[in-house]
Amino acid sequence: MFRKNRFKFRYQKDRMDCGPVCIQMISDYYGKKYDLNFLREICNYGKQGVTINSLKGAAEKIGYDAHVIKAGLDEINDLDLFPYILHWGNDHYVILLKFTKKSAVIADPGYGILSVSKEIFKKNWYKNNKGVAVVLSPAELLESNEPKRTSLFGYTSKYLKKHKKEILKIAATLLIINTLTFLLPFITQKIFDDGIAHTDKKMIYYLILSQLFIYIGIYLSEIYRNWIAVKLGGNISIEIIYNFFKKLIKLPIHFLETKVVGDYNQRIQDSEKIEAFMTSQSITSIFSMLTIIVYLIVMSIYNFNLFFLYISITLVSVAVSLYFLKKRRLYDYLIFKEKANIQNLTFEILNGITEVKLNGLEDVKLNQWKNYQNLALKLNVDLAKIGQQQYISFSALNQIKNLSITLVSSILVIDGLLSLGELLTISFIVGQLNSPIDQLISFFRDVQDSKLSMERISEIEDQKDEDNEKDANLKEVENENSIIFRNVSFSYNSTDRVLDNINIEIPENKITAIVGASGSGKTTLIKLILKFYERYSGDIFIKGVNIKNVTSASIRKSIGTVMQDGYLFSDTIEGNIAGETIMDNEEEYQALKQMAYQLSNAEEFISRLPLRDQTKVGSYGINLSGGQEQRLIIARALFKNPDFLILDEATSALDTKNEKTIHNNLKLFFKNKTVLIIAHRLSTVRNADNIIVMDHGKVIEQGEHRELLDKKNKYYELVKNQLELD
Ligand SMILES: Nc1ncnc2c1ncn2[C@@H]1O[C@H](COP(=O)(O)OP(=O)(O)OP(=O)(O)O)[C@@H](O)[C@H]1O
Repeated sequence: MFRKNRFKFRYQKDRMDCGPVCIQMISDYYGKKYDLNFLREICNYGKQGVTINSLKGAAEKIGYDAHVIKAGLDEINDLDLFPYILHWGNDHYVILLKFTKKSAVIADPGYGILSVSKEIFKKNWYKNNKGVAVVLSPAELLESNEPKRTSLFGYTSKYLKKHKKEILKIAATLLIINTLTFLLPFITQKIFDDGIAHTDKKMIYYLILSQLFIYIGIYLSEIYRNWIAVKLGGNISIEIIYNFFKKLIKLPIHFLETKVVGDYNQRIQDSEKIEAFMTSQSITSIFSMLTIIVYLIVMSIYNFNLFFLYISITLVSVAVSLYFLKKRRLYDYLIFKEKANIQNLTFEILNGITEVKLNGLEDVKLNQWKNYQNLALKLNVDLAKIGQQQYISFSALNQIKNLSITLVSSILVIDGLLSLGELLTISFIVGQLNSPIDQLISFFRDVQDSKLSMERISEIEDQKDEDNEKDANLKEVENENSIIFRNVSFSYNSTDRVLDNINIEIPENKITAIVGASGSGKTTLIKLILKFYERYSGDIFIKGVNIKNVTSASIRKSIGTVMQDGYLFSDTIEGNIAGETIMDNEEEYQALKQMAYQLSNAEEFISRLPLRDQTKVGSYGINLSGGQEQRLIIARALFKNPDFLILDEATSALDTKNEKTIHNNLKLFFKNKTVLIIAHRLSTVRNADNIIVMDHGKVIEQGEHRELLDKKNKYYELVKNQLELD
């Protein structure tokens, strides 16, 4: 039997992590700790997240008996198989922990543990009066495999260590500031008890003067500390973002494909949070804690009863704050969800504005948007009400604290148990304690936030690079120019085979065309050659070398590739084609560039631009037509003058005339190159030396155009239906 642990909450790290994180939390509960990346992988995690069946399948792979049930609220309560994973809203998973009389307690990986009313629960869970839940019961669970991650402290010290000098300077100034501040109340006490009481004006002058110097000292130290902190923060921030980006850019494509832009933006914000935590919050909080301790000791020495009174009321106000914090959580949660809806809709409307206008959907979309805004407004008003209650109770308690301390200390003065100076010192201390206490409360909240940010960033930092140091470079083992597939099978999601036992040779210095229906696996085949994915069975050889043993960088260097979704950067045409290529011989560079422009038939439109190839293109440049963009992307591949050329629908946006010219041009270029073309147009395919026909991930025919037509098989069918048969 599996021992049930106390339920431990975990936050999701990325937008689509909710499914794997739910399994992770439930596994924690049964005493097994699984690595999130491992869970993502077995859940067939992609940009779209995880389907309910993938979630069930993943749980079964770990060793759960998993069942998907469709039930109502009372039914699952009666079944009593808590915790359940629930399909929540349209695209989210949460864990249902229990029902209380009026509410349901859920763990939402995007938010935290919260208690929601049964009405809200139904609204989010039900679709047609029932909801979908996954029940997991442990049968024979795999061993834990979660690697030990760096702690927030370890991570912080890794960066801070490099800046010991600055940290010491900040700590020293804080120590000076604290000591000086600490002296102030004693001087005040002296002014009253010694100066005024003994009518010693000289003493008062000295004491006031020393107070003035202390204030000057405090301000100067603060200016110095801020200056160092800003510099240190800037440096650390750059280091974190640079390390993150350097790592990110070297990660395998299959890892990057599982994330969306938002996930990366989130991590850039994370680095700012960590930087703030390292450079200001953590150090200041240590000193806040010191200040609180020292002042409390002083207060207890002056008068223990006053100290006790202060501590008691402070504890009550902290408890009140926590109560309101809990009350606000639910509203924060609902507003957070509503805001996400508004953001998504706004983005969708702006992105699809042309479609909205073309289909007359302006009012529909506007109303949808207004409804979301109204819902958010209503929730915000409720939240503001709670905020007001919180503010009133907190201020009231604060006043009660001040008044009671003043009352008790005045009585103590009257009774002769406290001097007037001591009374003033205590009032000063009470005033001084407010901000360190606030700081400490927010520090504990920030630790939680920074921990999550740190985990998200170190998740990327802990990934393995795409290329291994032991991998060789392709050039070093060059001997021939063919590409061979031997028994290659591949699947994106470990269930459906996208490539099924492929055995082909793409002969050297010839043109090979791949044809097949949409989705038959043509692009995937190319992606395997380019080392996008490594989890395939079988072997692929380029230049006689198994690509598993060579770096992906060297493979991509010897292959000029034009993919379906080629991209132009915001740069000049030349910058897009040649990048920062450095060549010893300027003439050779110019010749290569001209060759690329001419063969791709881009010369024709570049020469008409006033700035020629210095014209800026891309999202911030001039608008190019789809065909012009495609020609530049082809030019970029040709500029590399590679041994291999791979063109995936590279001329699909071109008119037939342009396509024909490019093909004629390329024939020259193709002579000593191994070329692989994916195309739908017969005009592109028919002249190939070798045609490979794919269907549902299999190679079903191979040969020359005439030969395959005579066979009257799949190629013939394709030609008849898709390519224009002439
Ligand atoms: N990144 C991915 N993750 C999961 N599945 C994918 C991914 N890319 C492609 N697929 C799936 O793999 C199958 C083959 O896709 P592929 O792009 O290789 O086909 P194709 O023959 O090139 O199609 P087309 O002619 O339409 O470009 C399709 O069913 C597709 O849905």
